[in-house]
Amino acid sequence: MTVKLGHNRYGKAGVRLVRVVREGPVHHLKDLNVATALSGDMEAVHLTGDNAAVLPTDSQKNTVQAFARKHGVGEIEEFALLLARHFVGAGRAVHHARVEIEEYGWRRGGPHSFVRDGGEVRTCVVHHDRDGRTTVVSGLKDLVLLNTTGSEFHGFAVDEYTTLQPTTDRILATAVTARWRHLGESGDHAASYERARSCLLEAFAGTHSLSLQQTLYAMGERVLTSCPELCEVRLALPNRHHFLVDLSPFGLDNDNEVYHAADRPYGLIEGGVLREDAPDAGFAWE
Ligand SMILES: O=c1[nH]c(=O)c2[nH]c(=O)[nH]c2[nH]1
Repeated sequence: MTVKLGHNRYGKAGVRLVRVVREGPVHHLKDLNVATALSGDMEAVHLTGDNAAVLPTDSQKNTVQAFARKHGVGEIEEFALLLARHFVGAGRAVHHARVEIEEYGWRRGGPHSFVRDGGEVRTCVVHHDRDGRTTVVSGLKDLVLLNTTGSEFHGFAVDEYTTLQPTTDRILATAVTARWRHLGESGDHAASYERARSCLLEAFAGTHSLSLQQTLYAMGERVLTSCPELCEVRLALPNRHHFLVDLSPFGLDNDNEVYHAADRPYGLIEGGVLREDAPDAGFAWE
């Protein structure tokens, strides 16, 4: 029996690219997930291990990042066309390029602050026992926020394993999980939710951050000082790291424009803020 090579393609998937365009204090954001796939004369690599026709998937990823810097990212269809034409034009072995792009929508939350569209979930946990004790905890999760500036991180402890460089300007992004404990059990829960959510957004956008921990505290503090019906806030803030891509090998500078949005590992900053006079939580958080 003889066999032969069937359909094949190869490329880089999950190229998470964030491009920031700065017009003075007003920033614009494009957030993409790009997948490239090339096919063509690829018998040799599969059958003999001859890689001469193979443009590495790493180079494909670099091209996506460099093109974002060089040409900007307008409509995703146009960016995809630009890339696909480049890959097919670049190597004679490549007959076909498939470029798939997902664009994540962000709504403006301030001049340099953005709120990810969709996906946010409102939550609550109520306890009630036969002794008539009741607790109400409301909250939200998957509220994705991002600041394109106004975030620094430096002055941290350094040991023999520390390689992180201090920064005075970085992207700060997180997916907020927040829960807040009510003092009572009744009230206008719709209005309370909207107020607490707005406080989280305003504090995130309005805090010049020296750490995500500081931003966390500011968010909890804002909720408690603006919502007298609440007595305790607990927050979990993953630090969605955005790494500036080094484009110097391609003769391109990168002055805080093109980032790799890493999904793991991520910092996880957790903390609570409570009123000095908060009553005992009992089973509220169980
Ligand atoms: O805001 C931050 N807090 C940290 O504790 C931390 N650790 C780290 O590596 N980066 C950051 N950023």
